[in-house]
Amino acid sequence: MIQINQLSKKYKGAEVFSVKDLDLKVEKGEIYGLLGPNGAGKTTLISMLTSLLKPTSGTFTIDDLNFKEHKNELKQLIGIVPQEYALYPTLTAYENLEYFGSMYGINGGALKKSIQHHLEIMGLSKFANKKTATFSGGMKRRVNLIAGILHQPKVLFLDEPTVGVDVQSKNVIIDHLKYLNKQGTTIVYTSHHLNEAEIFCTRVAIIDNGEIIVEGVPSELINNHVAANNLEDVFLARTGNALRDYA
Ligand SMILES: Nc1ncnc2c1ncn2[C@@H]1O[C@H](COP(=O)(O)OP(=O)(O)OP(=O)(O)O)[C@@H](O)[C@H]1O
Repeated sequence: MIQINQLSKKYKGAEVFSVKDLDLKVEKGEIYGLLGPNGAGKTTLISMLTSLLKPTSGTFTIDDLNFKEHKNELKQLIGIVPQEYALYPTLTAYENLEYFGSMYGINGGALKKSIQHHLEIMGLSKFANKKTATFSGGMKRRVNLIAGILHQPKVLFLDEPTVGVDVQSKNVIIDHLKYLNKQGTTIVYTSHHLNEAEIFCTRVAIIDNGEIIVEGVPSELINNHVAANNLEDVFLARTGNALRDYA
């Protein structure tokens, strides 16, 4: 479904590559986790795959469509759930979703139905007509997610969709992603929640300094690593204990 070849990104003025010669293949129907310490390059990678950022070099295809030649088709094919809230605080949840739906080309009855369906599943129906400025972090994350899936994308990219939310919201979000995956959506997501990724993902890549350092099925990575009881043990063994502060 996704084929990445030698993808690199060096930001203007930067001395090092944020993503370096990265090769990766994600199969149709997978839930693929991009894991790594702060500054590893996860957001940079997702931003390139969603055409928000231009690669310095390398190529990728999604559903056999090349990112350069089929930019517009790709926009329809994918859904994006960014790390920062994309919502307009002075608009209601419903108005926000109407706006995002129309950007993806859905309108009228189909849009209304899709918005109501997702608000219901995400437990937000009764807040549909409230301004999102008044929402809790967990509620904003849920609306943010709906904004990226109204058009039923074949591939969904999410950048830390469960960051800063309570356990209840996290469970609703993860359950909904599992449901979408069962309906046929391939999912690529970044997370710092290794316990979550261990259970949720079909495969994960641990990225550090812009490169994949280990990749595979979570249970196999754990079994293959001496003294690792869980994915966090594998993660720390491969990325070390040093802090990754940057500014
Ligand atoms: N717009 C930018 N200009 C210059 N450098 C940037 C820019 N955005 C990110 N970087 C650098 O690229 C590297 C990778 O950053 P990126 O945000 O992709 O990492 P990340 O894995 O998503 O981190 P986090 O877990 O903190 O979100 C970092 O060194 C960061 O400082």
